[in-house]
Parts: sequence; C-alpha cells; structure tokens
Amino acid sequence: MAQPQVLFNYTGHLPECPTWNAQENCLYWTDILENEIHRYNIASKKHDVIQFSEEVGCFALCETGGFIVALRSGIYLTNRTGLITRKVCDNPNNPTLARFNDGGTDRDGRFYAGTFWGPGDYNGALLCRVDNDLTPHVIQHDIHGANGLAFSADKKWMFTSDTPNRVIYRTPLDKQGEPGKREVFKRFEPGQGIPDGAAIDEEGCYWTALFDGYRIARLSPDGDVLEEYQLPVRCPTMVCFGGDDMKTLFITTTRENMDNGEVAERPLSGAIFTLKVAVAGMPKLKFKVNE
Ligand SMILES: O=C1O[C@H](CS(=O)(=O)O)[C@@H](O)[C@H](O)[C@H]1O
Repeated sequence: MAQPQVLFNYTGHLPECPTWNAQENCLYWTDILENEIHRYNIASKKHDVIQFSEEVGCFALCETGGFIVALRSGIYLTNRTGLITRKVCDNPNNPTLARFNDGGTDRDGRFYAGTFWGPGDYNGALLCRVDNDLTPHVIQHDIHGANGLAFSADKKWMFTSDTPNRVIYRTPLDKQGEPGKREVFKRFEPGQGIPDGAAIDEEGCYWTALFDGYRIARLSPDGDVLEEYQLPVRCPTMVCFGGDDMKTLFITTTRENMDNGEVAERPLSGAIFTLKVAVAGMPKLKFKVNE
C-alpha cells in the first residue's frame, strides 16, 4: 500500500487549501495564520511566498490570472503577486469574531468561502458563495467551523464539513446550483479524528483529512470508509489532487496549538505530504469572472 511522502523540506504553521495548477506544474496553498499564499513548482522545486496583511482563509486561482482570496476582513481579487485589485465583499460575519476558513470553487467556477466562529459559543459561522458576476450570497448558517467543501462531478451535491461538530454534510443543488436542505452524510465519534478539508475523486469518493486523527480517509458515495492512510502527524488539514495524471493526493498538515514537546516528537507537523492513489481526482476549477 502506498505511503504518504514529504513533498519538500517545509513545515508551516496552519497550511490549508492545497490547489494544483496543471499549467504551471505548481502546488499552491495558504498558511492561514502566517497571512501567506505559497507556490511550489514540482519540477524546478522553486518555492515562492506571497505575503498578505491578514489571515488568508482560502483562495482560488482565477482564469484571468491572480487569485480570489478570503481574508479576515472580506473577499478580494488580486493579481499574481497578491496585490488587491478589487474588493468583492466584506466578511458577512463580524470579522473580529470569525475569520474565513475553508473554501474553493464549484463545477461552474463559482467561489465559496466559509468562516470559523472563534468564540465557539454557538454555531455562528456561515458559508458564502461568490457568483461569476461577483455577487456574494450567504448560502448556509448554523456552522461552528466551515470545512470540507467539495462538489460531485454531476453538480448534484455540495459536501461540507463542520470540524468542531464532527460532521460531514451533503446539500442537494438544483440545476442553477442553488442549495436545498443540508443533510448529515457522516458523523464521527469522539476519538476517531474530525473531518477537515476534502476533495472528490472520479469515482465520486470523498477524501477527508481527519484532524486530530493522524490519517486521511476515502469515503464511498454512501459514506463508508473504503481506505485509510496513516500520517506521522496528528493534524492533517486538507487534501487536493494533482500531478500529471491527477493521481497524486497532496495533504496539508498543521502545528497550530501544538506545544514544543509535540512538535519535537512529531517534527513533520505542518509539512505537506503526497500520496500516490489509484483513482484520479477531480480537478479544481479556476474562478471565472463574467461581468
Ligand atoms: O479548519 C480548521 O480546523 C481546525 C480544527 S478544529 O475545527 O478547531 O477542531 C482548526 O484548528 C483550524 O484553525 C482550522 O483552520
């Protein structure tokens, strides 16, 4: 059975949102707590860091180049160097209480970004969608920490997770992509790890990082665990597919909230891992602006 391998000599603080760019042969990701977007060229091994002034919860690559980024204060378009070119919207939560967290694009190139409710006193976070004409919508509430966004190839389902609430949801989408009523896809018992970032493969299976669970899992379209892969770190945060054949799974991990003892014991906490898989993954689409 394939084993996860370290991508290169790097450990971040809170790496998330791995995103493959086939044209550039590059992996992008954010380090949320260091206000950074990273780019790593798999062939040349060149590593670049783009610095922002606020936490970068998530982002997507834009078709025209540059990024759509969800910073703590709101959602913005930037050029390739991270220079803000346009504000899309404010953070619809109170930004002092909730930063953006997981996000990405759907099968029509719309952008989604969810928030993480910092005080944790109730499910105060939400999920927003930015349409291709740049109109923002809040499409879901009742979330503690938005995570696990992925879309089925047939455009019929949106998957999300709520990590602190230990649950993966699925939401039916109509022909226009409007969400219906969210339902539970899978709950995790205490001690099993909790579902964090995710991606879907060509067989419709949902790959989830199991934060606090030392592993990632591949779930069938019915929610059964088909495969699991152990990691030498406690907290994987998100996965994406990439490589020439889309059969490399990139796995981000974190060292957030770990004491020196744990980091010494598990020094790869915060590293990025790769795993060769048998079934190709669905590519992430770029954000499309049609104005
Ligand atoms: O996505 C995230 O999830 C984790 C885990 S938890 O929800 O707090 O259990 C969190 O630490 C991290 O900050 C966040 O980005």
